[in-house]
Amino acid sequence: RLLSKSKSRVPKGLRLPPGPSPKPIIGNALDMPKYFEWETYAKYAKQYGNHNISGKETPFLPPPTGEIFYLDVFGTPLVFLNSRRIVHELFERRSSNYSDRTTFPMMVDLMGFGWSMAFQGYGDWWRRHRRAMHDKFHPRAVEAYKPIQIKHTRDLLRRLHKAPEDFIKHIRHTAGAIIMEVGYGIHIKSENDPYIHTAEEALKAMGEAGVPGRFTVDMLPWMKYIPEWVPGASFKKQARIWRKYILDMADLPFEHVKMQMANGTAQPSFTSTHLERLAATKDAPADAEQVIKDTAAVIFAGGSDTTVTTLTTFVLAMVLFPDAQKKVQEELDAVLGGVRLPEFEDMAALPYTIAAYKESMRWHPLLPMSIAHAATQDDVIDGYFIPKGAIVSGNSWLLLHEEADFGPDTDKFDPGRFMEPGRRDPGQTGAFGYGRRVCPGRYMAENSLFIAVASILQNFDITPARDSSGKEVMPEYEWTSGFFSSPTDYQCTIKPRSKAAEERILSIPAEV
Ligand code: HEM
Repeated sequence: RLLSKSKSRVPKGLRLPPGPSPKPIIGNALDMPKYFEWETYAKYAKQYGNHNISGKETPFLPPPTGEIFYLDVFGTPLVFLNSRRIVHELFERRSSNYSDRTTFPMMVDLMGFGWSMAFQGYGDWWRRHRRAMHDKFHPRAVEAYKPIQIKHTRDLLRRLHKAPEDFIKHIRHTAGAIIMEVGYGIHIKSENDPYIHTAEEALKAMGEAGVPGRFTVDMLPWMKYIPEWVPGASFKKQARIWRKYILDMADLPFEHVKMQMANGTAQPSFTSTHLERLAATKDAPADAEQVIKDTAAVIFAGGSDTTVTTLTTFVLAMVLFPDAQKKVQEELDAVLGGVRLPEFEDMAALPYTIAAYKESMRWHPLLPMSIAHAATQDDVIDGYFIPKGAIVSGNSWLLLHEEADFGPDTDKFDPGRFMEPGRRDPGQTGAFGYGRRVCPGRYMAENSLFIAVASILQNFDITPARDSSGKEVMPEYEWTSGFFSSPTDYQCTIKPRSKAAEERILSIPAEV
Protein backbone atom coordinates (compact mmCIF):
# COMPACT_ATOMS: atom_id res chain seq x y z
CA ARG A 1 0.00 0.00 0.00
CA LEU A 2 1.10 3.48 -0.69
CA LEU A 3 2.65 5.48 2.06
CA SER A 4 1.45 3.24 4.80
CA LYS A 5 0.78 -0.01 6.51
CA SER A 6 2.82 -2.65 4.77
CA LYS A 7 6.43 -2.35 5.83
CA SER A 8 7.24 -5.28 3.55
CA ARG A 9 6.39 -3.25 0.42
CA VAL A 10 8.87 -0.53 1.21
CA PRO A 11 11.70 -1.22 -1.22
CA LYS A 12 14.88 -2.63 0.16
CA GLY A 13 17.48 -0.03 0.86
CA LEU A 14 15.00 2.82 1.35
CA ARG A 15 16.04 4.84 4.37
CA LEU A 16 12.93 5.76 6.30
CA PRO A 17 13.04 9.25 7.67
CA PRO A 18 13.69 9.50 11.40
CA GLY A 19 11.49 11.34 13.89
CA PRO A 20 7.98 11.03 15.37
CA SER A 21 5.17 9.40 13.36
CA PRO A 22 4.28 11.92 10.73
CA LYS A 23 0.86 11.67 9.08
CA PRO A 24 0.54 11.74 5.34
CA ILE A 25 -2.92 12.37 4.00
CA ILE A 26 -4.81 9.18 3.58
CA GLY A 27 -8.47 8.61 2.89
CA ASN A 28 -10.64 6.00 1.21
CA ALA A 29 -13.54 5.67 -1.21
CA LEU A 30 -15.74 7.69 1.14
CA ASP A 31 -13.49 10.68 0.63
CA MET A 32 -14.02 10.56 -3.14
CA PRO A 33 -16.17 13.50 -4.14
CA LYS A 34 -19.04 12.85 -6.55
CA TYR A 35 -19.00 16.27 -8.16
CA PHE A 36 -16.32 18.79 -9.11
CA GLU A 37 -13.70 16.39 -7.85
CA TRP A 38 -10.82 18.63 -8.97
CA GLU A 39 -11.96 21.38 -6.61
CA THR A 40 -12.42 19.01 -3.69
CA TYR A 41 -9.01 17.43 -4.26
CA ALA A 42 -7.48 20.90 -4.51
CA LYS A 43 -9.09 21.72 -1.16
CA TYR A 44 -7.72 18.52 0.38
CA ALA A 45 -4.31 19.50 -0.88
CA LYS A 46 -4.51 22.99 0.58
CA GLN A 47 -6.58 22.54 3.76
CA TYR A 48 -5.53 19.10 4.89
CA GLY A 49 -1.91 19.59 3.98
CA ASN A 50 -0.84 18.63 7.47
CA HIS A 51 -3.73 16.48 8.55
CA ASN A 52 -4.89 12.98 7.96
CA ILE A 53 -8.36 12.76 6.44
CA SER A 54 -9.12 9.31 7.80
CA GLY A 55 -7.17 9.59 11.03
CA LYS A 56 -5.05 6.56 10.20
CA GLU A 57 -1.57 6.45 11.69
CA THR A 58 1.25 6.16 9.21
CA PRO A 59 4.63 5.77 10.80
CA PHE A 60 7.86 5.84 8.78
CA LEU A 61 7.02 8.78 6.60
CA PRO A 62 7.79 12.48 6.41
CA PRO A 63 4.96 14.94 6.97
CA PRO A 64 2.86 15.62 3.92
CA THR A 65 2.99 18.93 2.19
CA GLY A 66 -0.28 18.69 0.33
CA GLU A 67 1.73 18.17 -2.84
CA ILE A 68 0.88 14.49 -2.88
CA PHE A 69 -1.76 12.39 -1.17
CA TYR A 70 -3.69 9.29 -1.88
CA LEU A 71 -7.02 7.63 -1.33
CA ASP A 72 -7.32 3.90 -0.92
CA VAL A 73 -10.27 2.85 -3.08
CA PHE A 74 -11.08 -0.83 -2.49
CA GLY A 75 -7.38 -1.58 -2.27
CA THR A 76 -6.36 0.48 -5.29
CA PRO A 77 -4.26 3.51 -4.42
CA LEU A 78 -5.40 6.68 -6.18
CA VAL A 79 -2.53 9.15 -5.96
CA PHE A 80 -3.10 12.86 -6.49
CA LEU A 81 -0.32 15.22 -7.49
CA ASN A 82 -0.99 18.80 -6.58
CA SER A 83 2.03 20.86 -7.49
CA ARG A 84 3.92 21.57 -10.66
CA ARG A 85 7.13 20.44 -8.97
CA ILE A 86 5.86 16.96 -8.20
CA VAL A 87 3.99 16.60 -11.50
CA HIS A 88 7.20 17.47 -13.31
CA GLU A 89 9.27 15.10 -11.20
CA LEU A 90 7.00 12.09 -11.75
CA PHE A 91 5.36 12.60 -15.14
CA GLU A 92 8.30 14.23 -16.94
CA ARG A 93 11.57 13.23 -15.23
CA ARG A 94 10.42 9.75 -14.30
CA SER A 95 8.10 9.37 -17.28
CA SER A 96 9.28 5.85 -18.07
CA ASN A 97 7.57 4.76 -14.84
CA TYR A 98 4.44 6.91 -15.04
CA SER A 99 3.13 6.44 -18.58
CA ASP A 100 0.95 3.41 -18.08
CA ARG A 101 -2.86 3.46 -17.80
CA THR A 102 -5.16 1.60 -15.50
CA THR A 103 -7.45 -1.08 -16.94
CA PHE A 104 -10.90 -0.07 -18.15
CA PRO A 105 -13.05 -3.22 -17.89
CA MET A 106 -16.28 -1.50 -18.94
CA MET A 107 -14.95 0.74 -21.69
CA VAL A 108 -12.28 -1.50 -23.18
CA ASP A 109 -13.20 -5.12 -22.45
CA LEU A 110 -16.97 -4.81 -22.73
CA MET A 111 -17.68 -1.75 -24.87
CA GLY A 112 -14.84 -2.20 -27.38
CA PHE A 113 -12.73 0.94 -26.90
CA GLY A 114 -9.53 -1.13 -27.08
CA TRP A 115 -8.73 0.73 -30.32
CA SER A 116 -8.26 3.98 -28.43
CA MET A 117 -4.63 4.61 -27.59
CA ALA A 118 -5.81 6.79 -24.69
CA PHE A 119 -6.80 3.58 -22.87
CA GLN A 120 -3.91 1.38 -23.96
CA GLY A 121 -1.23 0.35 -21.45
CA TYR A 122 2.34 1.58 -21.83
CA GLY A 123 4.11 -0.79 -24.20
CA ASP A 124 4.91 -1.59 -27.77
CA TRP A 125 1.29 -1.68 -29.04
CA TRP A 126 0.59 1.80 -27.63
CA ARG A 127 3.97 3.04 -28.93
CA ARG A 128 3.12 1.95 -32.49
CA HIS A 129 -0.16 3.86 -32.35
CA ARG A 130 1.53 6.90 -30.90
CA ARG A 131 4.16 6.82 -33.66
CA ALA A 132 1.49 6.59 -36.38
CA MET A 133 -0.18 9.63 -34.84
CA HIS A 134 2.99 11.64 -34.32
CA ASP A 135 3.99 11.08 -37.93
CA LYS A 136 1.02 13.18 -39.10
CA PHE A 137 0.48 15.52 -36.14
CA HIS A 138 3.89 16.97 -35.29
CA PRO A 139 4.19 20.75 -35.65
CA ARG A 140 5.28 20.72 -39.31
CA ALA A 141 2.83 17.99 -40.34
CA VAL A 142 -0.20 19.91 -39.09
CA GLU A 143 0.59 22.78 -41.47
CA ALA A 144 -1.07 20.63 -44.14
CA TYR A 145 -4.40 20.83 -42.30
CA LYS A 146 -4.61 24.60 -42.14
CA PRO A 147 -6.56 25.01 -45.42
CA ILE A 148 -9.10 22.46 -44.15
CA GLN A 149 -9.40 24.32 -40.83
CA ILE A 150 -9.86 27.66 -42.62
CA LYS A 151 -12.48 26.31 -44.99
CA HIS A 152 -14.65 24.75 -42.29
CA THR A 153 -14.26 27.68 -39.90
CA ARG A 154 -15.57 30.02 -42.60
CA ASP A 155 -18.45 27.67 -43.11
CA LEU A 156 -19.03 27.97 -39.35
CA LEU A 157 -19.42 31.75 -39.77
CA ARG A 158 -22.13 31.20 -42.38
CA ARG A 159 -23.94 28.76 -40.13
CA LEU A 160 -23.71 31.10 -37.13
CA HIS A 161 -25.17 33.88 -39.24
CA LYS A 162 -28.03 31.75 -40.45
CA ALA A 163 -29.07 30.13 -37.15
CA PRO A 164 -27.10 31.69 -34.28
CA GLU A 165 -29.23 30.03 -31.61
CA ASP A 166 -27.82 26.65 -32.70
CA PHE A 167 -24.23 27.75 -32.08
CA ILE A 168 -23.25 24.63 -30.10
CA LYS A 169 -24.53 22.40 -32.88
CA HIS A 170 -22.57 24.42 -35.46
CA ILE A 171 -19.36 24.28 -33.44
CA ARG A 172 -19.82 20.52 -33.13
CA HIS A 173 -20.45 20.15 -36.86
CA THR A 174 -17.33 22.15 -37.71
CA ALA A 175 -15.05 20.17 -35.39
CA GLY A 176 -16.41 16.90 -36.80
CA ALA A 177 -16.08 18.06 -40.41
CA ILE A 178 -12.43 19.13 -39.90
CA ILE A 179 -11.50 15.85 -38.24
CA MET A 180 -13.27 13.66 -40.83
CA GLU A 181 -11.47 15.41 -43.65
CA VAL A 182 -8.08 15.25 -41.92
CA GLY A 183 -8.53 11.65 -40.80
CA TYR A 184 -10.33 10.11 -43.76
CA GLY A 185 -10.61 12.71 -46.52
CA ILE A 186 -14.38 12.42 -46.12
CA HIS A 187 -16.36 15.63 -46.75
CA ILE A 188 -19.18 16.06 -44.28
CA LYS A 189 -21.93 18.28 -45.60
CA SER A 190 -25.05 17.33 -43.73
CA GLU A 191 -25.57 17.69 -40.01
CA ASN A 192 -27.14 14.23 -40.11
CA ASP A 193 -24.11 12.49 -41.52
CA PRO A 194 -24.16 8.80 -40.52
CA TYR A 195 -20.41 8.62 -39.73
CA ILE A 196 -20.68 11.60 -37.42
CA HIS A 197 -23.84 10.21 -35.85
CA THR A 198 -22.14 6.88 -35.09
CA ALA A 199 -19.06 8.62 -33.66
CA GLU A 200 -21.16 10.92 -31.51
CA GLU A 201 -23.14 8.00 -30.09
CA ALA A 202 -19.85 6.23 -29.30
CA LEU A 203 -18.42 9.32 -27.60
CA LYS A 204 -21.62 9.87 -25.65
CA ALA A 205 -21.23 6.32 -24.37
CA MET A 206 -17.61 7.09 -23.46
CA GLY A 207 -18.74 10.15 -21.55
CA GLU A 208 -21.25 8.10 -19.56
CA ALA A 209 -19.03 5.11 -18.90
CA GLY A 210 -16.06 7.34 -18.05
CA VAL A 211 -17.71 8.88 -15.01
CA PRO A 212 -15.76 7.39 -12.08
CA GLY A 213 -17.85 4.93 -10.11
CA ARG A 214 -20.61 4.75 -12.74
CA PHE A 215 -20.08 1.00 -13.29
CA THR A 216 -19.12 -1.36 -10.46
CA VAL A 217 -17.38 -3.65 -12.95
CA ASP A 218 -14.59 -1.06 -13.12
CA MET A 219 -13.86 -1.64 -9.43
CA LEU A 220 -14.61 -5.39 -9.49
CA PRO A 221 -13.33 -6.51 -12.91
CA TRP A 222 -14.34 -10.16 -12.42
CA MET A 223 -17.93 -8.95 -12.93
CA LYS A 224 -17.25 -8.71 -16.65
CA TYR A 225 -17.63 -12.50 -16.83
CA ILE A 226 -21.19 -12.46 -15.46
CA PRO A 227 -23.66 -13.48 -18.20
CA GLU A 228 -26.00 -10.78 -19.41
CA TRP A 229 -29.13 -12.62 -18.24
CA VAL A 230 -28.07 -12.68 -14.59
CA PRO A 231 -30.10 -10.20 -12.52
CA GLY A 232 -27.96 -7.15 -11.80
CA ALA A 233 -25.89 -7.58 -14.97
CA SER A 234 -27.75 -4.95 -16.97
CA PHE A 235 -24.38 -3.23 -17.53
CA LYS A 236 -23.55 -6.06 -19.92
CA LYS A 237 -26.60 -5.36 -22.03
CA GLN A 238 -25.78 -1.65 -22.02
CA ALA A 239 -22.19 -2.42 -23.06
CA ARG A 240 -23.42 -4.62 -25.93
CA ILE A 241 -25.69 -1.85 -27.25
CA TRP A 242 -22.90 0.73 -27.08
CA ARG A 243 -20.31 -1.68 -28.50
CA LYS A 244 -21.90 -1.62 -31.96
CA TYR A 245 -21.41 2.16 -32.25
CA ILE A 246 -17.88 1.96 -30.91
CA LEU A 247 -16.73 -0.72 -33.35
CA ASP A 248 -18.59 0.89 -36.27
CA MET A 249 -16.95 4.22 -35.48
CA ALA A 250 -13.55 2.69 -36.26
CA ASP A 251 -14.61 0.25 -39.00
CA LEU A 252 -17.04 2.11 -41.27
CA PRO A 253 -15.08 5.20 -42.35
CA PHE A 254 -11.90 3.13 -42.63
CA GLU A 255 -13.57 0.63 -44.97
CA HIS A 256 -14.98 3.56 -46.95
CA VAL A 257 -11.47 4.96 -47.52
CA LYS A 258 -10.16 1.56 -48.57
CA MET A 259 -12.97 1.25 -51.08
CA GLN A 260 -12.27 4.74 -52.42
CA MET A 261 -8.57 3.91 -52.71
CA ALA A 262 -9.43 0.80 -54.66
CA ASN A 263 -11.50 2.77 -57.17
CA GLY A 264 -9.13 5.75 -57.25
CA THR A 265 -11.42 8.35 -55.67
CA ALA A 266 -9.80 8.71 -52.22
CA GLN A 267 -8.77 12.19 -51.06
CA PRO A 268 -5.37 12.37 -49.34
CA SER A 269 -5.85 11.90 -45.61
CA PHE A 270 -4.24 10.42 -42.51
CA THR A 271 -5.70 7.04 -43.44
CA SER A 272 -4.96 7.01 -47.16
CA THR A 273 -1.37 8.22 -46.84
CA HIS A 274 -0.60 5.69 -44.11
CA LEU A 275 -2.21 2.91 -46.15
CA GLU A 276 -0.26 3.91 -49.26
CA ARG A 277 2.97 3.82 -47.33
CA LEU A 278 2.05 0.47 -45.85
CA ALA A 279 1.36 -0.95 -49.31
CA ALA A 280 4.87 0.10 -50.34
CA THR A 281 6.51 -1.39 -47.22
CA LYS A 282 8.09 -4.82 -47.48
CA ASP A 283 7.70 -7.14 -44.48
CA ALA A 284 5.24 -4.91 -42.65
CA PRO A 285 3.77 -6.61 -39.56
CA ALA A 286 0.44 -8.33 -40.14
CA ASP A 287 -1.34 -6.02 -37.72
CA ALA A 288 -0.01 -2.78 -39.26
CA GLU A 289 -3.39 -2.00 -40.84
CA GLN A 290 -5.08 -2.35 -37.48
CA VAL A 291 -2.78 0.33 -36.05
CA ILE A 292 -3.78 2.74 -38.83
CA LYS A 293 -7.49 2.03 -38.39
CA ASP A 294 -7.30 2.45 -34.61
CA THR A 295 -5.35 5.68 -34.83
CA ALA A 296 -7.68 7.21 -37.41
CA ALA A 297 -10.58 6.53 -35.05
CA VAL A 298 -8.77 7.98 -32.06
CA ILE A 299 -8.23 11.21 -33.97
CA PHE A 300 -12.00 11.68 -33.99
CA ALA A 301 -12.40 10.41 -30.42
CA GLY A 302 -9.64 12.64 -29.06
CA GLY A 303 -10.09 15.62 -31.30
CA SER A 304 -13.79 16.40 -31.64
CA ASP A 305 -15.41 16.80 -28.21
CA THR A 306 -12.22 18.36 -26.85
CA THR A 307 -12.23 21.16 -29.40
CA VAL A 308 -16.00 21.63 -29.12
CA THR A 309 -15.88 21.92 -25.34
CA THR A 310 -13.01 24.40 -25.38
CA LEU A 311 -14.92 26.58 -27.85
CA THR A 312 -18.23 26.45 -25.98
CA THR A 313 -16.29 27.41 -22.84
CA PHE A 314 -14.79 30.27 -24.82
CA VAL A 315 -18.20 31.52 -26.05
CA LEU A 316 -19.49 31.39 -22.48
CA ALA A 317 -16.49 33.41 -21.29
CA MET A 318 -17.26 36.02 -23.95
CA VAL A 319 -20.77 36.46 -22.53
CA LEU A 320 -19.52 36.66 -18.96
CA PHE A 321 -16.44 38.83 -19.60
CA PRO A 322 -17.37 41.38 -22.29
CA ASP A 323 -14.25 43.50 -21.72
CA ALA A 324 -12.02 40.63 -22.82
CA GLN A 325 -14.17 40.23 -25.93
CA LYS A 326 -13.82 43.89 -26.78
CA LYS A 327 -10.06 43.76 -26.47
CA VAL A 328 -9.75 40.79 -28.82
CA GLN A 329 -11.97 42.59 -31.33
CA GLU A 330 -9.88 45.76 -31.13
CA GLU A 331 -6.76 43.76 -31.87
CA LEU A 332 -8.43 41.93 -34.78
CA ASP A 333 -9.73 45.18 -36.27
CA ALA A 334 -6.32 46.83 -36.02
CA VAL A 335 -4.57 43.94 -37.78
CA LEU A 336 -7.19 42.95 -40.37
CA GLY A 337 -8.44 46.45 -41.06
CA GLY A 338 -11.99 45.14 -41.10
CA VAL A 339 -11.46 44.11 -44.70
CA ARG A 340 -10.42 40.51 -44.90
CA LEU A 341 -10.99 37.37 -42.88
CA PRO A 342 -8.19 36.12 -40.59
CA GLU A 343 -5.52 33.74 -41.86
CA PHE A 344 -2.96 31.68 -39.96
CA GLU A 345 -0.26 34.07 -41.18
CA ASP A 346 -1.83 36.73 -38.91
CA MET A 347 -1.05 34.74 -35.77
CA ALA A 348 2.21 36.52 -34.97
CA ALA A 349 0.39 39.88 -35.01
CA LEU A 350 -2.46 38.71 -32.78
CA PRO A 351 -1.02 37.95 -29.33
CA TYR A 352 -4.19 38.93 -27.45
CA THR A 353 -6.32 36.66 -29.65
CA ILE A 354 -3.93 33.81 -28.94
CA ALA A 355 -4.10 34.70 -25.24
CA ALA A 356 -7.91 34.47 -25.42
CA TYR A 357 -7.98 30.86 -26.61
CA LYS A 358 -5.20 29.91 -24.18
CA GLU A 359 -7.20 31.52 -21.38
CA SER A 360 -10.20 29.29 -22.29
CA MET A 361 -7.98 26.23 -21.85
CA ARG A 362 -6.74 27.57 -18.51
CA TRP A 363 -9.91 29.06 -17.04
CA HIS A 364 -11.81 25.80 -17.19
CA PRO A 365 -9.76 22.88 -18.56
CA LEU A 366 -12.02 20.29 -20.14
CA LEU A 367 -10.09 17.46 -18.46
CA PRO A 368 -9.61 19.04 -15.02
CA MET A 369 -7.90 15.92 -13.66
CA SER A 370 -6.41 15.10 -17.09
CA ILE A 371 -6.45 11.33 -17.78
CA ALA A 372 -4.94 9.30 -14.97
CA HIS A 373 -1.56 7.66 -15.56
CA ALA A 374 -0.46 4.48 -13.78
CA ALA A 375 2.86 3.45 -12.23
CA THR A 376 4.67 0.56 -13.90
CA GLN A 377 7.03 -0.13 -10.99
CA ASP A 378 7.30 0.64 -7.29
CA ASP A 379 8.78 4.06 -6.69
CA VAL A 380 9.66 6.46 -3.89
CA ILE A 381 9.18 10.22 -3.97
CA ASP A 382 10.10 12.54 -1.11
CA GLY A 383 10.17 9.46 1.12
CA TYR A 384 6.68 8.31 0.05
CA PHE A 385 6.31 4.89 -1.44
CA ILE A 386 4.22 4.59 -4.61
CA PRO A 387 3.48 0.98 -5.48
CA LYS A 388 3.37 -0.53 -8.94
CA GLY A 389 -0.16 -0.21 -10.34
CA ALA A 390 -1.01 2.97 -8.40
CA ILE A 391 -3.29 5.26 -10.41
CA VAL A 392 -1.70 8.69 -10.51
CA SER A 393 -3.55 11.90 -11.46
CA GLY A 394 -2.22 15.40 -11.89
CA ASN A 395 -4.75 17.98 -10.75
CA SER A 396 -4.55 20.13 -13.89
CA TRP A 397 -7.31 22.42 -12.67
CA LEU A 398 -5.26 23.27 -9.58
CA LEU A 399 -2.06 23.77 -11.55
CA LEU A 400 -3.86 26.04 -14.01
CA HIS A 401 -5.20 28.20 -11.17
CA GLU A 402 -1.88 28.79 -9.41
CA GLU A 403 -1.44 32.53 -9.01
CA ALA A 404 2.35 32.12 -8.95
CA ASP A 405 2.18 30.92 -12.55
CA PHE A 406 -0.79 32.85 -13.96
CA GLY A 407 -1.09 36.01 -11.92
CA PRO A 408 -3.88 37.21 -9.64
CA ASP A 409 -7.60 36.30 -9.76
CA THR A 410 -7.20 33.01 -11.60
CA ASP A 411 -10.97 32.37 -11.37
CA LYS A 412 -11.44 35.35 -13.65
CA PHE A 413 -11.24 34.98 -17.44
CA ASP A 414 -8.55 37.47 -18.36
CA PRO A 415 -6.41 36.95 -21.49
CA GLY A 416 -4.43 40.02 -20.38
CA ARG A 417 -2.62 37.83 -17.85
CA PHE A 418 -0.63 36.31 -20.72
CA MET A 419 0.58 39.73 -21.80
CA GLU A 420 2.65 39.89 -18.59
CA PRO A 421 6.17 38.46 -18.66
CA GLY A 422 6.86 35.09 -17.06
CA ARG A 423 3.39 33.57 -17.44
CA ARG A 424 3.24 29.86 -18.14
CA ASP A 425 1.63 28.31 -21.19
CA PRO A 426 -1.53 26.38 -20.14
CA GLY A 427 -0.76 23.78 -22.81
CA GLN A 428 2.47 23.01 -20.96
CA THR A 429 0.90 23.15 -17.52
CA GLY A 430 -1.59 20.31 -17.67
CA ALA A 431 -4.27 21.40 -20.16
CA PHE A 432 -2.87 18.85 -22.63
CA GLY A 433 -1.80 16.35 -19.98
CA TYR A 434 1.67 15.17 -19.16
CA GLY A 435 4.90 13.43 -20.10
CA ARG A 436 4.90 10.69 -22.72
CA ARG A 437 1.09 10.68 -22.72
CA VAL A 438 0.78 14.38 -23.50
CA CYS A 439 -1.96 15.06 -26.07
CA PRO A 440 -0.53 14.17 -29.49
CA GLY A 441 -3.16 16.34 -31.21
CA ARG A 442 -2.19 19.54 -29.41
CA TYR A 443 -0.60 21.38 -32.35
CA MET A 444 -3.61 20.85 -34.56
CA ALA A 445 -5.95 21.64 -31.64
CA GLU A 446 -4.33 25.01 -30.99
CA ASN A 447 -4.60 25.91 -34.67
CA SER A 448 -8.31 25.04 -34.68
CA LEU A 449 -8.88 27.15 -31.58
CA PHE A 450 -6.96 30.14 -32.91
CA ILE A 451 -8.72 30.33 -36.26
CA ALA A 452 -12.15 29.82 -34.68
CA VAL A 453 -11.66 32.50 -32.02
CA ALA A 454 -10.22 35.01 -34.52
CA SER A 455 -12.92 34.37 -37.15
CA ILE A 456 -15.86 34.43 -34.75
CA LEU A 457 -14.85 37.57 -32.86
CA GLN A 458 -13.86 39.49 -35.97
CA ASN A 459 -17.41 39.10 -37.23
CA PHE A 460 -19.77 38.58 -34.33
CA ASP A 461 -20.65 40.14 -31.00
CA ILE A 462 -21.47 37.60 -28.33
CA THR A 463 -23.83 38.94 -25.68
CA PRO A 464 -26.34 37.59 -23.15
CA ALA A 465 -29.63 36.26 -24.54
CA ARG A 466 -32.73 38.46 -24.18
CA ASP A 467 -36.07 37.51 -22.67
CA SER A 468 -39.45 38.26 -24.26
CA SER A 469 -39.39 41.81 -22.90
CA GLY A 470 -35.98 42.41 -24.48
CA LYS A 471 -34.12 42.34 -21.16
CA GLU A 472 -30.69 40.68 -21.11
CA VAL A 473 -30.55 37.41 -19.16
CA MET A 474 -27.25 35.99 -18.03
CA PRO A 475 -26.66 32.39 -19.14
CA GLU A 476 -27.80 29.66 -16.81
CA TYR A 477 -25.27 26.89 -16.83
CA GLU A 478 -23.36 24.50 -14.63
CA TRP A 479 -20.05 22.78 -15.12
CA THR A 480 -20.51 19.07 -15.64
CA SER A 481 -18.55 16.63 -13.48
CA GLY A 482 -16.84 13.40 -14.43
CA PHE A 483 -14.23 12.57 -17.00
CA PHE A 484 -14.91 15.72 -19.03
CA SER A 485 -16.10 19.02 -17.63
CA SER A 486 -17.99 21.38 -19.89
CA PRO A 487 -20.68 23.99 -19.43
CA THR A 488 -24.19 22.60 -19.72
CA ASP A 489 -26.08 24.02 -22.73
CA TYR A 490 -26.76 27.72 -22.33
CA GLN A 491 -28.17 30.51 -24.44
CA CYS A 492 -26.59 33.68 -25.75
CA THR A 493 -26.99 36.15 -28.59
CA ILE A 494 -24.57 35.97 -31.51
CA LYS A 495 -25.00 38.82 -33.98
CA PRO A 496 -22.85 40.25 -36.81
CA ARG A 497 -20.88 43.20 -35.46
CA SER A 498 -21.69 45.49 -38.38
CA LYS A 499 -23.03 45.68 -41.90
CA ALA A 500 -19.49 45.15 -43.17
CA ALA A 501 -19.15 42.01 -41.05
CA GLU A 502 -22.42 40.71 -42.42
CA GLU A 503 -21.24 41.32 -45.97
CA ARG A 504 -17.98 39.52 -45.25
CA ILE A 505 -19.90 36.53 -43.95
CA LEU A 506 -22.31 36.50 -46.91
CA SER A 507 -19.39 36.61 -49.32
CA ILE A 508 -18.10 33.25 -48.06
CA PRO A 509 -18.83 30.62 -50.72
CA ALA A 510 -21.64 28.28 -49.70
CA GLU A 511 -19.93 25.09 -50.88
CA VAL A 512 -17.27 23.70 -48.58
C1 HEM B 1 -8.44 21.72 -27.08
C2 HEM B 1 -8.30 20.52 -27.50
C3 HEM B 1 -7.67 19.38 -26.74
C4 HEM B 1 -7.39 19.25 -25.41
C5 HEM B 1 -7.61 20.28 -24.31
C6 HEM B 1 -6.82 17.93 -25.22
C7 HEM B 1 -6.39 17.42 -24.00
C8 HEM B 1 -5.86 16.15 -23.81
C9 HEM B 1 -5.45 15.62 -22.54
C10 HEM B 1 -5.50 16.36 -21.21
C11 HEM B 1 -5.01 14.34 -22.74
C12 HEM B 1 -4.50 13.37 -21.68
C13 HEM B 1 -2.98 13.37 -21.63
C14 HEM B 1 -2.41 12.54 -20.51
O1 HEM B 1 -2.83 11.38 -20.34
O2 HEM B 1 -1.56 13.02 -19.76
C15 HEM B 1 -5.16 14.07 -24.15
C16 HEM B 1 -4.84 12.87 -24.75
C17 HEM B 1 -5.05 12.61 -26.08
N1 HEM B 1 -5.47 13.49 -27.05
FE1 HEM B 1 -5.99 15.43 -26.77
N2 HEM B 1 -6.77 17.30 -26.43
C18 HEM B 1 -7.26 18.15 -27.38
C19 HEM B 1 -7.37 17.90 -28.73
C20 HEM B 1 -6.97 16.75 -29.36
C21 HEM B 1 -6.98 16.55 -30.78
C22 HEM B 1 -7.39 17.60 -31.83
C23 HEM B 1 -6.58 15.26 -31.00
C24 HEM B 1 -6.41 14.52 -32.30
C25 HEM B 1 -6.14 15.10 -33.43
C26 HEM B 1 -6.30 14.65 -29.70
C27 HEM B 1 -5.88 13.36 -29.48
C28 HEM B 1 -5.53 12.83 -28.25
C29 HEM B 1 -5.11 11.44 -28.06
C30 HEM B 1 -5.02 10.37 -29.12
C31 HEM B 1 -4.80 11.30 -26.70
C32 HEM B 1 -4.34 10.03 -25.97
C33 HEM B 1 -2.81 10.02 -25.88
C34 HEM B 1 -2.23 8.82 -25.15
O3 HEM B 1 -2.89 8.23 -24.31
O4 HEM B 1 -1.08 8.49 -25.44
N3 HEM B 1 -6.54 15.60 -28.73
N4 HEM B 1 -5.67 15.19 -24.79
